Amino acid sequence: MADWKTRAIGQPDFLQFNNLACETAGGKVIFATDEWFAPAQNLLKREPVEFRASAFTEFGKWMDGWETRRKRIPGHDWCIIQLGVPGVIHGFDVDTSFFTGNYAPSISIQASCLETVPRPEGDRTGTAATEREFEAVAKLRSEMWEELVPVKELKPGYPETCHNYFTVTFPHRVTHIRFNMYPDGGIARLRVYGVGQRDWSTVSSMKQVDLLSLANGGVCLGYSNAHFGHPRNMIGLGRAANMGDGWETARRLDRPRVLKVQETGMLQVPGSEWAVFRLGHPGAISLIEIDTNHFKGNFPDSCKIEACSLTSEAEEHCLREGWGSGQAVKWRTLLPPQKLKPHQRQFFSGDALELTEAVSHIRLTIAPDGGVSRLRLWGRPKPAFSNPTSKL
Ligand SMILES: NC(=O)NC(NC(N)=O)C(=O)[O-]
Repeated sequence: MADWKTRAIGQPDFLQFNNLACETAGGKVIFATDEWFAPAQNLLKREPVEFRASAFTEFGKWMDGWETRRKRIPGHDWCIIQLGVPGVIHGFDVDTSFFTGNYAPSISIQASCLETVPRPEGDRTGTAATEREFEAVAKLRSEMWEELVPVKELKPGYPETCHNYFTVTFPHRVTHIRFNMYPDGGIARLRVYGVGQRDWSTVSSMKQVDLLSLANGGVCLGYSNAHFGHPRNMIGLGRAANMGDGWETARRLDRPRVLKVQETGMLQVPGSEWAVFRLGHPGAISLIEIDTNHFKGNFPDSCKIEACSLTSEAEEHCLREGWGSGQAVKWRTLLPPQKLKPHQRQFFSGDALELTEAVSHIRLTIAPDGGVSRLRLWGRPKPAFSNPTSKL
C-alpha cells in the first residue's frame, strides 16, 4: 500500500479501510450488560473522543465512551453491535482515550453473520416482538460467535497508548460483533475496519445503484493526500454533515505566489491530488454526482474521473508498487475535466461521460487541491473484463 504515504509510520494498513460499525454508517448497539456511567452507543461515534474536565452527571463523571459500574457481582460486561454495513473485517481499534483510572483492563471480540440464523416461527420479520425474540436467541447461542480477537490486555487512554490495534484474518461476512470487556470499566471507541460486502444475487442487473457506496462494498485503495479528511468519507451514506465528513487535502505547497492568467486565457493553477477506489461491483457508469457540500472557500478548481478494469493480481501489484507510477494501470477517461462549483451537488450523465463499458476501479483527480464531500457513481452491476474479489 505504497501510496498511502500520509499515514503515520507504524500504523497498521487496515486503518485505511471503512469503519463498518460507525454510527454514521448505521452501526447500532442492540444490547449491553451495563451502561451506568456512559452508554455503549458512544463506542460507535464518528467524532474524536472528548474530555470535559468538570462535567458530571447524576451517575458520576461524564465520559465519552462506554463505561460500566465497578463490578460487585460475578461475570463480565459485554455488548452486541450490529454493523451498519455487513462485510469482511480486517482489524479493530479499541480506543481507550481519557479512560485512565477506569479503563477496561482486557477485552475479547467475537463476530457472527446473524442473517443466517433462522428467524422465529411465523415469519413476522421486522415486528418489534420478533426482533426482540431473535436478538435474545442470537445473544444466548454462544456457538454462533466466532472468536476474532482472543482475550487481550488493553493499554490506558493516554495519548501515546490509547489506540489498541488488533489485526484480523477472517475472510467471512460479518453482521454483528460481540464485544467483551473483562471485568468492567470504560472504552472510548470501537472502530471496526473492513470492506462492505453486499449480497449481489438479490440486486437486479437492470437496477441503477451507486456502485461506489460504502454500503455496496466500495473501498478507497490509495490517495495522494488526506491531510484534513480521508477520501473514503466521499462514499459515506447521505450528504456530508460538515467539512470533516469529506475528502480534503492540504493546500499544495508548490502553488504559485501569484496566480496569473496565461496567454491561452486559462488561469494557471498547477498541481493535482488523486484518490483511487474499487467499486463494490463492476458496472457501466451512467450518472456521476460530485458534491462539494460545505467546501465554499476551498472547493477544487476542477476534477476528472478515469476508470479501468483490473484483475485482483493487477490490483495487488498496484497496492504493492503504488498507484502513482501509472505503469500497471491503463486509465481511460470516464469524465473529462470539469470546472467545479462551491457547496453544491453537480451531476454528469449522457454525453458528458466518455466510457460505456463496465469498469471495476476509478481514479478521481482534483486540481489543484481542496475538498469534495461526496462522490456517487450510479450504474448497473455487470461483470467487467475481470471481477476482483476482496483479498484485502
Ligand atoms: N472518576 C471516575 O471516573 N470514577 C468512576 N467513573 C465515572 N465515570 O464516574 C469510576 O471510578 O469508575
